[in-house]
Amino acid sequence: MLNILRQLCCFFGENKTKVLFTLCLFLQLDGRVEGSVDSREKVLEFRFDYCYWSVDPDDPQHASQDKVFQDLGVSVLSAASEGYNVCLFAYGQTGSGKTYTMMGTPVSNGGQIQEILFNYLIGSNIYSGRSLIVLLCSFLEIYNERVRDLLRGGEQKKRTSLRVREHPEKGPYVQDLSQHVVSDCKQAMELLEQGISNRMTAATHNHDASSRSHAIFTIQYTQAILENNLPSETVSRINLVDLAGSERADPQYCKDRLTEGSNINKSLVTLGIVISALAHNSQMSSSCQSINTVTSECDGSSSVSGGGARRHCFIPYRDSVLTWLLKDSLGGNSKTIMIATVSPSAACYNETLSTLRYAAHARNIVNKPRVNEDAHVRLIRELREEIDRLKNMLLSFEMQRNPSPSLSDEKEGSLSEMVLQNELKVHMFLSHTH
Ligand SMILES: Nc1ncnc2c1ncn2[C@@H]1O[C@H](COP(=O)(O)OP(=O)(O)OP(=O)(O)O)[C@@H](O)[C@H]1O
Repeated sequence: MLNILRQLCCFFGENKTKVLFTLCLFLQLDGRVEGSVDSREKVLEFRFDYCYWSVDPDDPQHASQDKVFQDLGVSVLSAASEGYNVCLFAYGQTGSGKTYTMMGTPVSNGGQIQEILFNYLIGSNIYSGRSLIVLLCSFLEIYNERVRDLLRGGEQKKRTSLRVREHPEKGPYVQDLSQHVVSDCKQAMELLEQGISNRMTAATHNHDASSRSHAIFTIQYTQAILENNLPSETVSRINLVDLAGSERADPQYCKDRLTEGSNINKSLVTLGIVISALAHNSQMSSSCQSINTVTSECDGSSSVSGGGARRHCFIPYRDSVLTWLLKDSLGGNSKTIMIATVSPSAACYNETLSTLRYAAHARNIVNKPRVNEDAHVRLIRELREEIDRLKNMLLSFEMQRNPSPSLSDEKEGSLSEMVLQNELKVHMFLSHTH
């Protein structure tokens, strides 16, 4: 088992100016630790939003699960309760602490998934009693590029692989994935434990219970509020992802292990390509905006910068099931946080460097999150607001009657007509939606 050096985290939410705290990590190759490494000293600098040390629990700097939750989990909770989609995913070498961070262990405090669920369910101060909240949970794994439902009962059903499809507005989804209403902590724990026990794990050289699949725990968080008699309903999707660990192939592994390994590597390579392409496009867009003279040429498909023509990259989301399912989380309508886990061992130098480069690329991505409000409910609210506005106008007309009665009568008549029409529209929408 490898010890955990740090869990680094980077945000790629709405824009980079939201960075709260930036820390430089100086990664030094220490030639004394392991014989086979390069003894020349290299200093590499990376910037992240948070940096955690969790090797020694007695160290005053030790970052507990709760500390990580206070920094990251709480921002997931508040973004979802504002109506945004959120994604929190853990990436890193095998054995570096992804599952520990996301799922926790029976002896440690819960991981981020449990903390997030419990905080919704016990309704800390994240939301007030005015709203109705419904949590729908699903839990899937991607094993050998196939999607399996981790919360299905029965042996046969557990092994069935499910199809990924794409909705024109809602984006990619898994057909027939079971969804479970969760209303208390006991229920939430049972679901989580059931899913974890159904997940594929196997012994590898570095880790005797290595996750051989990518796991995605999704909470669909619906919040209905009635404020001043005006309704609003937001539906946000929270994707909590524990990726399978990357590991170099060993010819001594059995065939199944090698197939698993090559599928894991394939999807992680695709993830890397997607992240690089998104980061490139985000940088292109920002340089496009900053160069006013070429704004007209930057029509979303190409731009000119530094004298040579540079184009937006194609994003190969569909090259792996993982990137297809996380399409919105990675480069679209979502506030996304990546946790990169690394090991302190000098033997892991190459993997650590690769993880840090991955995360540094991801940090350049600028997503476009938006509040996911139900379109019908929004229309009803807007019409009601308009009715109130028109009614107030009518009232003020009546109160200060104009010396020219014919004009004021005419205005009053058309205002009353508008109020009536809007009330009719609200009525039609309400009878249509019920
Ligand atoms: N911060 C930590 N403190 C204490 N123990 C930890 C910590 N991080 C990980 N561990 C322990 O290290 C072992 C490996 O961690 P974990 O299973 O989370 O790795 P992983 O990155 O998910 O590996 P894989 O990709 O192979 O599934 C586990 O026994 C876990 O409990």
